[in-house]
Amino acid sequence: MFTERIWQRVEPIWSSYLDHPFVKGLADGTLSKEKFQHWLKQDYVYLIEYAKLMAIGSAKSRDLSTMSTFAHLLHGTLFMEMDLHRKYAASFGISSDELEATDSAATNTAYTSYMLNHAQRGGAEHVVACLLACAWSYNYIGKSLAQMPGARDESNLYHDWIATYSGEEFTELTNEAIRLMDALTEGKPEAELAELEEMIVKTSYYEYMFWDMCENLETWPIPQK
Ligand SMILES: Cc1ncc(CN)c(N)n1
Repeated sequence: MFTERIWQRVEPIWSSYLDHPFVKGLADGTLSKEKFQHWLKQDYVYLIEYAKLMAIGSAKSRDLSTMSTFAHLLHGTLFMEMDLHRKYAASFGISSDELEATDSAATNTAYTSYMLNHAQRGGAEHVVACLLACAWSYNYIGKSLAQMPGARDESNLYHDWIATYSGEEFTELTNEAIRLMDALTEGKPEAELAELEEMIVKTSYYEYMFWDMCENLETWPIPQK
């Protein structure tokens, strides 16, 4: 299975996320609200671009079952995952209009542009390769954090974040993406598999950069007046 090979390749990268100060701060609840709000706003506009991948995937699908999987993933992003963001934002007094109006930071823009570019260059398997690290690595982080003492504690402000990304609904969406990746790569020649693997590795590096961007409150290098 292609995703078994991918797991061997990305696990060392994804396990480094667990040592990242931002992720550690989510786990024990010590992450500052300012940093979390930066993630919340940047991630909201990230997810709007990410959701477009699934619309592209639907259009590139060769059968109704594949099309339906992309549509289900799209629905899950817009109405389940982004609801988490809207709820946290409301608790901080931030409206969904304000979230949507966020100016995408440099790393965020580079990451979503990379995904949208590569997704449009190939077939539906390119689209899944671009979105796989996003879904799967968050599920991996959520499940890893959920096992840590204090992470599931109601007093941890980030309890709902951990519960969402480790939860059944998000796990099922992730598994759908994994199954789709395996189905679409069955029988593909090595050269094509290597190209897809490269996209999954690059998006995994972008994931690390996204955590860094939030930890360092980065936007663009020249401060705006
Ligand atoms: C940057 C990023 N990567 C992944 C996910 C999980 N869909 C997310 N919300 N944001």
